[in-house]
Amino acid sequence: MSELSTTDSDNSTLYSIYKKSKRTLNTRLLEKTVKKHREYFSRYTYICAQLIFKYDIMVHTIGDNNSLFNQFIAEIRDVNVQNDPLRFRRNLERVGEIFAYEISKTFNYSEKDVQTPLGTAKMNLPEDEVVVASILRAGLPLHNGLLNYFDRSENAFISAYRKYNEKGEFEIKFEYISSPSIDGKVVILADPMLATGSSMELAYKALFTKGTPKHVHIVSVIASAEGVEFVKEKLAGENITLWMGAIDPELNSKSYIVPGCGDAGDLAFGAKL
Ligand SMILES: O=P(O)(O)OC[C@H]1O[C@H](OP(=O)(O)OP(=O)(O)O)[C@H](O)[C@@H]1O
Ligand SMILES: O=c1cc[nH]c(=O)[nH]1
Repeated sequence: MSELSTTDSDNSTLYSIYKKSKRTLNTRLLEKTVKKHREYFSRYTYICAQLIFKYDIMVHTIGDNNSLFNQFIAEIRDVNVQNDPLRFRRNLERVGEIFAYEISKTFNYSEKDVQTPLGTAKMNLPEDEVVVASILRAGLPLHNGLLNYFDRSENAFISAYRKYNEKGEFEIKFEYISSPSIDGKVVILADPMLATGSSMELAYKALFTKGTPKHVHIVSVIASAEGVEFVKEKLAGENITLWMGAIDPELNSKSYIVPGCGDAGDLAFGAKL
């Protein structure tokens, strides 16, 4: 029992590290610091810290707040609108622009002087270097939307797709990654659909062969509750934030999101063999 007891000073030290790490969205710092000072923490406190790493991935669901964003998601879902692939792609792009705007609020800013024809304006401008990364092929219109706003960002592309066998079972095939170094940069990893979460996990791991980012924002337009839990479990302790448009309750027997929107890749670019 004495092993499980914890003192106020243990707790306040852990709490201040936790608060600092949360402020900077730096769960890696939290993990490293607590591991380094492990002997100063009681076993009980250490277990609590591990639980924080596991479950404290922040999830933002943009569609939970009423805005025009929901109109775009509704059109993406709507069978009566989906027969217009140009509108489907454009809606993914528009949604990407809104995600970009929301994510930009988490960046570091510093004051710069901007010369106008009549004087000098002091402006707070973003400092972070950004890499927009997306999973082919359905990720492309979403990627474009993000890039419309993060117009100076570098870009990465990951090829991952479901390969089905005769029984209708599938595995995720990874074929290709094209990426700059992501060291110290803010990575925005986008895919419109987060169904089982397997493609996202694979893409995330592939990206990590290209360096250690400052932070990763995972963006999906429609996710399943199961996919979100899968990613939180598999990427527990990683320095990431999830940005979802909507989180749907179910996956069907083919691992499609229900109600979802159907096959996003096919709706944007046509059926594939
Ligand atoms: O969460 P998961 O279960 O891994 O499923 C999601 C993946 O499925 C879709 O791609 P798909 O394999 O259909 O390829 P496509 O974009 O080329 O059509 C989607 O764009 C995701 O990449
Ligand atoms: O619902 C789903 C699941 C995977 N891929 C899609 O395009 N839609």
